[in-house]
Amino acid sequence: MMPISASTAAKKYCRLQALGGAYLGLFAGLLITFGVWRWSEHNFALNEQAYFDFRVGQLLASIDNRLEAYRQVLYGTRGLFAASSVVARAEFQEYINALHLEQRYPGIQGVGFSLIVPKDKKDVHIKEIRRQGFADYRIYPDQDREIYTSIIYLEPFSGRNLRAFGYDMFTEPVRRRAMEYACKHNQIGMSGKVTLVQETDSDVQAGFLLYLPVYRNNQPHDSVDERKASVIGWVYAPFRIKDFMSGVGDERRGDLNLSIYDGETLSADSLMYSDQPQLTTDQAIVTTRTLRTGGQVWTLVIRSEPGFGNWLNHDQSLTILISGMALSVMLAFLIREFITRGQALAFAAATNRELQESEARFRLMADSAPVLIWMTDAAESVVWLNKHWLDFTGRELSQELGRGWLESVYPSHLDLVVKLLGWHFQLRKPFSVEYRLRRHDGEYRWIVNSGVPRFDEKGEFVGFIGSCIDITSHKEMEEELWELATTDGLTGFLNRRHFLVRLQEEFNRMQRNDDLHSSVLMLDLDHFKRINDSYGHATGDAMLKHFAEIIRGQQRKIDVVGRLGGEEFAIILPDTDIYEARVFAERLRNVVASKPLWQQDTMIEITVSIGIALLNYASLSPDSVLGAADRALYRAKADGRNRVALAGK
Ligand SMILES: Nc1nc2c(ncn2[C@@H]2O[C@H](COP(=O)(O)OP(=O)(O)OP(=O)(O)O)[C@@H](O)[C@H]2O)c(=O)[nH]1
Repeated sequence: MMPISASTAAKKYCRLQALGGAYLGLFAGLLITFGVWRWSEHNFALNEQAYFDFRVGQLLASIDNRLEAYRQVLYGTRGLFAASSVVARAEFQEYINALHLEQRYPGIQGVGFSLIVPKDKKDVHIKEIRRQGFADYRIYPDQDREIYTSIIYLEPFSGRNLRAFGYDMFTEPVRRRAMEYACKHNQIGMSGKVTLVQETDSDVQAGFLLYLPVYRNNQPHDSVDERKASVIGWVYAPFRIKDFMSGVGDERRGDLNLSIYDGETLSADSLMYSDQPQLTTDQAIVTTRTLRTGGQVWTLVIRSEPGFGNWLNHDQSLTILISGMALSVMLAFLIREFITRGQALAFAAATNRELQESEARFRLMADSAPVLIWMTDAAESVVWLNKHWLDFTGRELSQELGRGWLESVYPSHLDLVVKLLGWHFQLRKPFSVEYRLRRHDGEYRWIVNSGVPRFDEKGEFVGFIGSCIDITSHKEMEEELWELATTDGLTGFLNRRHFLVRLQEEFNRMQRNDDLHSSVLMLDLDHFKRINDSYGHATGDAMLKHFAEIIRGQQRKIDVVGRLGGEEFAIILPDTDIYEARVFAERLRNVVASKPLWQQDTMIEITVSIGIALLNYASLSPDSVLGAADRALYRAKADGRNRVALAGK
């Protein structure tokens, strides 16, 4: 148990404990914060990745949808050729115009038709086209070959597209591969990266083309050979890649950075398209996807742009981090406070326990102590008494509390006790008072009551606590000793020494008032020696006792009798003049003479001689008065004994 006055080391230990707890709390809090932050970051990364994947999917679908739309355009255009054996320029133009390419198919450069022109029909063909109003028409590049192809329709037939008029795409391997693929598989063929012939010197872009073969009507084209035999040309659509991508721009939000490579090799040569260069790449999410269509592979490298997924609330992690750290610090403070309070409470509890134990110990001691213990408040009112007190007085606690206990004080002591205690309470100093207190059996016992003031920790007076000890036996012993010291053992009268003390007191009393007077008698048994000699010393003692009894029978209570020695006695008769004293002395003498001592049927007679002197303010000293009485006694003896003589008479 912690001592009430905790040592400095204990306090230091408590402080360290609280501090240790606080740091532990801080560490745990930071650890949890770090864990939650990591979890949040991980979660965010997962969400970000999922969102990225979703956005990439959207982008790919968007590109594919756009391509699909263009594919449908080509299929529709081929349908035009299927409907009529010869499609006139005007017809083609009308059909394409009706598609409203620019509005409905953004990014498409145009839709055209490339006709296969065998070598032997080349000249006829050129003439025919020129006849249609295109005097400069020619098939280029101008080389000699077995088969020519020529773009004879391309709508809108204006601007850049005019440059493609008459171009033999079969001469260019990339385009040719796509055209042959389309024919071979009877489906859309897509070219690799090309530079369109429509390109001018400015804003040169990479391009690609989609082809769909057109077969001669009513000719089978189920097999590759049949298709090769019946193909008359291709409807096709050229695309400038940037324009194409801007066509899918509606769905793009600028959060993804896209690069498109022709084929599966990533190189500057194969790069077809790239968004603006990214500002940062370190934390970007990157994915590489391939898009296969029309026998062609595009490799798409997609990166997240800075700020991608901002709406995912990345701040949440930061918030977790900051609030977690703040909470950890708060937790540390709380723990320190908690421990400190706990220690204070434990300390208080220990103190309280100790106080209770101390109180219990005190009560046990107080109740088992063979003394009467009391306690008052500052208003002199008794608030507590021990068991022994109640056992002693035989009263209930409720009767004794307050000032009830005073009922047991000896009535003639009560006034003094109340005054003395009141005075000591005012002085607030230790005291000790002796008085008599009634015991349960009704006997008043002498007690000594000792009290000490009580002060609280602020030094405020709060009352007294004290104890009473029964000193009756001590008093009795004292009285016995006093009696032994002051009285004659044989007769019970005052001994010579104490008689002289009382004579001195009486003398002093006379000195204070000249109206007062007393008488002093000296008495001596006549021929006492003979009794001793005749009957023995014991009979002599019996005679002395017999004589003492006779005096007791005659004296007043106020009279003071002393045995001065042997058979010699003295009596002070206060406030008695010498004549009144003579009357007393005569009566006493007569009683002595008339009351012999009987010892075993033997009557032993005795007489007494008495000398009387006056004691008043004029007396010189006690000795002089005693001397005068002694001289009067001597005269009585001399005059024949058994008589009374007055001093100076
Ligand atoms: N038994 C007894 N005798 C005592 C005591 N004290 C003194 N005496 C005796 O008392 C006697 C006193 O005798 P005295 O003083 O000579 O005179 P007396 O015989 O009384 O004669 P007078 O006084 O002249 O009448 C002595 O024998 C003492 O021994 C005592 O306490 N007891």
